[in-house]
Amino acid sequence: MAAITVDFQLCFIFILLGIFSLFCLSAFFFKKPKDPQLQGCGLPPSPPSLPVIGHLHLLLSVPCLKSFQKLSSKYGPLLHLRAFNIPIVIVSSGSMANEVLRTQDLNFATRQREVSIMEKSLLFGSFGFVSAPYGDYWRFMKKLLVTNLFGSHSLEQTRLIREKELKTFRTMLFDKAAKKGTVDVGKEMMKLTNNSICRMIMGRRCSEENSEAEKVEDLVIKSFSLVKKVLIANTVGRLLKKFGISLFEKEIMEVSQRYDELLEKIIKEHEEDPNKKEDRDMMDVLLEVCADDKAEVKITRNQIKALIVELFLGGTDTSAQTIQWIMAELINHPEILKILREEIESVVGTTRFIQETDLSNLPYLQAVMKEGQRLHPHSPMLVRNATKGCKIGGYYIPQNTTMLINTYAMMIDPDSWENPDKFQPERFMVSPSKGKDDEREQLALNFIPFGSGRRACPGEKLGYLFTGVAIGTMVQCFDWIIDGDKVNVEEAGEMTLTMAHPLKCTPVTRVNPLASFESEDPKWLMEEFDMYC
Ligand code: HEM
Repeated sequence: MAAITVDFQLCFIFILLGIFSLFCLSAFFFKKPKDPQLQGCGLPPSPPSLPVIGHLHLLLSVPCLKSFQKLSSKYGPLLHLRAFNIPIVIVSSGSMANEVLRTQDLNFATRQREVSIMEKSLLFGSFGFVSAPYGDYWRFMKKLLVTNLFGSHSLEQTRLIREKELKTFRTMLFDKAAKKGTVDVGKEMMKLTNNSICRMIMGRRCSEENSEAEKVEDLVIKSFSLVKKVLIANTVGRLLKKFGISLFEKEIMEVSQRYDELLEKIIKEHEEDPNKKEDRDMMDVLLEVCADDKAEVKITRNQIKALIVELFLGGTDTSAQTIQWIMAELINHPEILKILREEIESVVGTTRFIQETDLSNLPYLQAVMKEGQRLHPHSPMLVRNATKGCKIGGYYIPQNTTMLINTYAMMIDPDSWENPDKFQPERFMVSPSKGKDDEREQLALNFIPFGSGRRACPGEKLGYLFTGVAIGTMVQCFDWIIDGDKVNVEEAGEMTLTMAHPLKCTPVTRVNPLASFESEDPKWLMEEFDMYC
């Protein structure tokens, strides 16, 4: 009986392979470009492929970043792969990425080749802003986001929210230090960024009683673990669906459902008790547009929910992981930690805590943040789609090619960076006005941890604020003790780069600007200070 089952399975697989072969035959003869300027250009170099599946095995390989980097060093900065009959190009040099993201930005301003396969999902589905094609909806939402959340004016208006959350974080660290407790840096950073973003966009913290913070954190982590699966599902899923195979749909819809329940509750609370005009938050603005029949672009409740999910994803794990990597490097490089601490002490002193407004006066801290992101970019692979067939680096890129821009490879490319594997913040101490032209150009070309072009990260400034004050606080106020001599900086993850061994360390208080006031303990002074901190 068992043997018969196996035979049926084999038959089924052979039939499937046969049908796929037909697709692949057509793939062999890619449609020739009609544009005379593109005729005569060949496709970028390609490694040997397997029958039927093409290079799918390479795309599924773990860790794919390293294997792409190896292939690119052999075949060049543009690498042509195919998954069944779907063309994919891996870009791994600054100059090629510049052509895609800047020179031909408009042609590559959409991420997905077609509407997401998980149409109804709030996560990576068709309601999203991140997955939206470049067009009226995306432009309208981007304007809304810049005006109400990411612009300098909005960031100034929400500064107190972030300062309060930073204070909670600092208090937790002093408390841990007093009790000689260990801090799970990534986890605490998720709490800090999560609560700050929740309050910035919805005017509320994630409540601790209902363990909402944990729910959101858990969802964010689960969502990032699905990124590669979604990319594969969106690239080849439609083809497989024709044969009744749905890739990862159940997993993704389950997470979407959990987000939906959480957000529906929050939206209802906003609808029942909207904020006054002067206290409006991002959620109030979105609900107002949703209810406005005359709005320039009509947005739906699901689009609001999907955007909030994307802001949780875009803003929490990105900053939390970045901070964790930078702290790990600083602990492993005490000489750099010392220089940074001296800079903070000379600018901020020891009688007050570092705050956001100090960051522009701390060039070495900025260089440390950049160097951390160069070595450990949170999103090492940017995704774009060729809306039209075009020419890049002298090669033909067919319409609807999925472009994967390997920023990880670019930012450790030995042709562009001296000692690329070393943590050396000094390389970023080139003043934009004084540095040599070619040095500045090289940095701009090869350093893109926030992406580039129209679809670059709109939260870059906010990300720098989160990262800067968190690192600044940990360096200004504490020494850090780890188990062993060095932090293990082994990498894990693929579409997002995480620490294989999350950073756990024990703070030892070295400076507490509040301590001198606390010893005098005049109540009025403490209240004053509390307001200020
Ligand atoms: C250190 C922190 C951060 C890093 C490293 C980071 C990185 C990135 C990267 C690499 C992209 C893709 C860009 C591209 O395709 O060219 C991106 C897009 C995006 N990020 Fe960030 N980000 C950070 C912080 C934030 C924050 C704080 C938010 C919001 C709360 C945010 C929201 C977004 C959104 C909405 C997009 C999609 C933009 C679009 O499709 O037009 N990010 N981010």
